[in-house]
Amino acid sequence: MGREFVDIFDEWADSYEASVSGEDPEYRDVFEGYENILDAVTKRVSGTIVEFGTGTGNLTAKLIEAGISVIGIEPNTKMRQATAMRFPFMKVLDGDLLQFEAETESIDAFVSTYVFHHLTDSEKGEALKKYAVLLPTNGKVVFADTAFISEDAKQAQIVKERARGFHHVADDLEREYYTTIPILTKLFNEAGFQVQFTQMNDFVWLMDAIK
Ligand SMILES: C[S@@+](CC[C@H](N)C(=O)[O-])C[C@H]1O[C@@H](n2cnc3c(N)ncnc32)[C@H](O)[C@@H]1O
Repeated sequence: MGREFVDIFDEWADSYEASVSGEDPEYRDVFEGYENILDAVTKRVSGTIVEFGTGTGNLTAKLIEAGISVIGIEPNTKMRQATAMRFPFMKVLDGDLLQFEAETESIDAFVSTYVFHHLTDSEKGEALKKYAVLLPTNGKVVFADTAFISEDAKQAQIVKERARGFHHVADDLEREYYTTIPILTKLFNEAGFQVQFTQMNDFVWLMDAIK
């Protein structure tokens, strides 16, 4: 469940750093302000945190630098190895947004960047309810990911990407489970979180939720 896009990252692992640094024109707008997005997540959490979808470890690096204790959960073997090689002292475990064993008694926050869209909306709700059970009062979920203010806005973005020949991005938007701010608000609230959204670029929104 929620692992249907994991294999895509076997191919993307080797060129992922080029994508996030803007070398791939198709993904330049998606990763616009990438460092700023990672910093925004980092400054909103403290203590012991679980990071989902560590990828090559770029958010992980910021969190560790900030003195945060990080447990990584990453379902793709190549990505998991990339993070583990970069931070040999850190726990990087096989698991995903829904199925994971963090191997710790207390978790202060769950974080991720560019990951939550791998779950359907129904799975997103299920995951948030699971996090609420594992977090103390005032525990946090801080995610950054592509989302849209409405379904119309999402469809308009797909049309725009096709018009400029960016078919990989358009296919990605159609294939994976990019959702809307009203749906995310409902899912966070139903799981017992108060949530605030901040738009970070044309695609990415910061979701800052507290139990
Ligand atoms: C676009 S990359 C983001 C990597 C990193 N967080 C960043 O911001 O650069 C998405 C990552 O999520 C992982 N992933 C895919 N499906 C997942 C799932 N269901 N649960 C957790 N991680 C998942 C992928 O293997 C990949 O490493």
